[in-house]
Amino acid sequence: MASIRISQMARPTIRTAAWRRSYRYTVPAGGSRSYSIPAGSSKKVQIVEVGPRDGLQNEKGAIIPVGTRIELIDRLVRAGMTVVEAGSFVSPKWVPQMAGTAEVLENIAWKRGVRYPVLVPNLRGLEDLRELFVVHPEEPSLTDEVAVFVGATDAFSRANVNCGVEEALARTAQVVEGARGMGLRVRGYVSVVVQCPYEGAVAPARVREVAKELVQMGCYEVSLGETVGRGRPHEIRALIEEVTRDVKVEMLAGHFHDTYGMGVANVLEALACGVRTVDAAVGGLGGCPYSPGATGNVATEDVVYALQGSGYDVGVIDLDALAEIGSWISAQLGRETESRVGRALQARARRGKL
Ligand SMILES: CC(C)(COP(=O)([O-])OP(=O)([O-])OC[C@H]1O[C@@H](n2cnc3c(N)ncnc32)[C@H](O)[C@@H]1OP(=O)([O-])[O-])[C@@H](O)C(=O)NCCC(=O)NCCSC(=O)C[C@@](C)(O)CC(=O)[O-]
Repeated sequence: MASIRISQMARPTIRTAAWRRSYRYTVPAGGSRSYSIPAGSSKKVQIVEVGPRDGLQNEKGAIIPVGTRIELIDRLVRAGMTVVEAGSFVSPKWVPQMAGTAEVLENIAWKRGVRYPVLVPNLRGLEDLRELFVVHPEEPSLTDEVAVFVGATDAFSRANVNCGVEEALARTAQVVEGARGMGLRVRGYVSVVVQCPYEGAVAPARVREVAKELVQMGCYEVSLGETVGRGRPHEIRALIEEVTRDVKVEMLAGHFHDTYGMGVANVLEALACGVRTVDAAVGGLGGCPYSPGATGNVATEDVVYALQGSGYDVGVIDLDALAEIGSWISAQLGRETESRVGRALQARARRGKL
């Protein structure tokens, strides 16, 4: 059995040929591990801000008023976020936190160049979105993108959308077709890609099959949702290696929850595997209503802090503004921000330190 001793002078380990082909770390002999971005690989990283949707949908403490959700989105855009998931067209009986998403889209300070995807689970949700375009024919800018989602296990899928994976895929295919027919781009999520709260460990091959189906339906990207937040970097690598047998790495995104504190490590591992889009939520908002115990998404502040100055390019993002937004929205929920970086920056700001 392989054993790992953690010391300051880590030795290089022998890897398989597959690992060597795809590796992104360099471990200098007798030195410490460092990251490098391989020559020719894109340095641009797209962060998809999911706080206003995935974050707030699971906040049980308070249902955030529509006006505050609009302010949250506008502030995130002013801080430099260029993709902000704005809400979802789901049943308000199932997810009351997302009621009023149409009003959110109608009232955000829409900015050219920013994308505001909305989650749509079924044709009923898509009809609601279509209706909004009919009411606002002059506003093609409401949104140009929807997100669809399918769990990798039957039990999670039933808890989330009231049907098993096969039926969820069939329903989703209808949504994708309808949305593309409306001229919208479609992003797919696969949930519970490492662990399922009901079925336990999830086989990467199962995730690959669902991801492949989403791509075949017409999704331009598939976000791998580590819904439970128990996954570790080596599991993320194994997952990506498996999924990329069928789906190009350029079409994948990483979506990590921070339940076990692995969020940033998993982001770095996904980037090291060649993924260039990651989801995050300001203040570490959220979780998943159908994943008991799962805490929030990896905090946007933590991801931005980890990547700024690293050689990766996350665009122009005002980290102090993000920290403020994370504290502000958390206060609306009656608690402190979950972002470690956010708390540290806010503490420094209070002490007047640069
Ligand atoms: C999918 C349904 C709607 C099916 O729910 P259902 O009960 O099977 O559907 P139904 O067709 O029988 O309809 C039941 C009632 O809901 C209404 N309804 C039906 N659809 C809609 C709609 N779109 N909008 C508004 N209302 C709707 C429908 O009109 C009816 O109303 P009633 O006749 O009882 O008054 C339901 O299960 C649902 O909304 N579930 C919520 C799913 C959800 O939002 N989950 C969280 C998102 S996934 C996630 O967060 C994970 C992810 C993506 O972030 C990544 C990760 O894994 O970390």
